[in-house]
Amino acid sequence: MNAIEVTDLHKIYGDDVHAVKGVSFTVKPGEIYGLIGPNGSGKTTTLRIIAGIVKPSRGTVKVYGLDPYRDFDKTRGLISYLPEEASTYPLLTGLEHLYFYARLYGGDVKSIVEYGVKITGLGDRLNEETIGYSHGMKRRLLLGIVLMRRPKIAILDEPTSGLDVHASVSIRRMIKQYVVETGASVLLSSHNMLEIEYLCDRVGLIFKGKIVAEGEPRKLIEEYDAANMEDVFTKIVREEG
Ligand SMILES: Nc1ncnc2c1ncn2[C@@H]1O[C@H](COP(=O)(O)OP(=O)(O)OP(=O)(O)O)[C@@H](O)[C@H]1O
Repeated sequence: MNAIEVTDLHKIYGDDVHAVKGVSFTVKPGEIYGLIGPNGSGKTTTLRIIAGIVKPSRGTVKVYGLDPYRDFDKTRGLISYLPEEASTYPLLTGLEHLYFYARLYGGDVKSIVEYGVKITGLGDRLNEETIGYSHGMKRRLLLGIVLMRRPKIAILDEPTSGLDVHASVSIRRMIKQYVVETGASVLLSSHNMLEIEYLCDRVGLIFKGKIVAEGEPRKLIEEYDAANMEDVFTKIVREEG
């Protein structure tokens, strides 16, 4: 069974903002799938619908066979979602964050936190209030919070947005490590084509609410006779106008 199956998905905000116009794709268990596309092309809307927090206007989404919006209570244990704008509580330490969320998740709090400590890789810095964290450290903590409950599907909206090279590399390592250790699926959006090439098994390029190209990064580079994914992106967006 596919981890995620999206078929002819549409989202219209209000009367006339047609943000998603017939998107279809699948994500297999253990796969890292990337959504790329220009600003405002519908990536976040698609991710939010799959996370079950936005109602689609038309079309279907199945997460291990369940509808994430209608069966939210059943799917919320399967999916963790990291919004691009997620933030930390400045006066709580990193470790306090891990405990706070682990208690919300329920289950074996100690082992959830232990995994959180391991996957964030923040070591002793976890004992400091997050007000003193760099943007990269905050992002590692937030990603750790999302992954420590070991979701079968992690949905990550621009996980390295605004991070420097070093911080981006550590976030990518965390994502790869998580998938290798758990066999979970990751669906992410990104504007960083290097990241897409490094991380994603497959990628869908979404443009004006539609997927206009899809495939393995290496194959897309070949198909479009391009130097890299940035070149593929530019060529497709130019073609599509
Ligand atoms: N809650 C909302 N109400 C009305 N319009 C919205 C809402 N959310 C998104 N939109 C509009 O839907 C379109 C798609 O937005 P979305 O955020 O999904 O794109 P995106 O590809 O994630 O963009 P970015 O790369 O800038 O994050 C845009 O025109 C946006 O202004």
